[in-house]
Amino acid sequence: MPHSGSPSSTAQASFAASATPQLQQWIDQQRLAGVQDGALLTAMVAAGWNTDVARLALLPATTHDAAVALPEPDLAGEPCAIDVGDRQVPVLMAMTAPRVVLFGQILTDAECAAIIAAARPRLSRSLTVETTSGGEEINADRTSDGMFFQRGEIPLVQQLEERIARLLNWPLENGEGLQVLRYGPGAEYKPHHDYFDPAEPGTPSILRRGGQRVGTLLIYLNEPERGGATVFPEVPLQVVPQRGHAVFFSYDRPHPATRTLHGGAPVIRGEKWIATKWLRQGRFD
Ligand SMILES: O=C(O)CCC(=O)C(=O)O
Ligand SMILES: [Fe+2]
Repeated sequence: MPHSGSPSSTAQASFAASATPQLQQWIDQQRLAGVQDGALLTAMVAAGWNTDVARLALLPATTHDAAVALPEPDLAGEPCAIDVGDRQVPVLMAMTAPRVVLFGQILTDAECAAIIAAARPRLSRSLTVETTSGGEEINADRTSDGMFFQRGEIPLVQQLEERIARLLNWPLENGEGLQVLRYGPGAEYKPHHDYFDPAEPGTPSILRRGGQRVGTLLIYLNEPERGGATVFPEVPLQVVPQRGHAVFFSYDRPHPATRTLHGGAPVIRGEKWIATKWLRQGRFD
């Protein structure tokens, strides 16, 4: 069994960073010898490979050939906060598989209120990108109201986008327009992935503009009284909304093995407002 370094400690969510060509070769040999994937997975985990890395190594080669660059905060040296130019954003929690990082105030209370005020008059029932055609549709799984700002549409949005670009080391031009959502009591966003499903016929046309989504930053603009957490049911992890805080997650391939399934739990009392920045592989023009 090929083995390099200590995979379980060094494994990032990124397969490219952790699996080796030797591992891939070994898998190919075992398969040729008739060993089933279930047995391969068990053997890799027993040999010390991180389970997620092992699962990803078993995917078809075309899904993980190229090393995918990802948005990622610079946490080298274990900083308590990250300098984003005009403020310091506290780092509150980080995990590697899935890659999830929780940040403290990226926006002040006043900035959150200003974004809500600018978005409120433009809200309408949320649409999701309809992957069968590439158009947009009303989705029963998503009962919030929403709107999009154009990139840089107002100075505060521009400022936020510059902070996000510095925080996540990702070009501002690769970000979609900021989306603002309001959930009233009972409203939710059922668990889903943010990448576009390669199996859907509408996906190629969506990908022509900027490529795949590779990361998401959800910013909480207020606190509901009860409910409304962002949940990652496979981890499992529950992120409680706190005004100005933000949760980041990335996915190096459009595949459930990234374990980035997530949703907005129903709001029980009060309202929940969030701003979402989706990050694409390339320029989103
Ligand atoms: O409301 C939430 O916490 C989740 C929102 C979400 O998943 C999204 O906007 O893609
Ligand atoms: Fe999402």
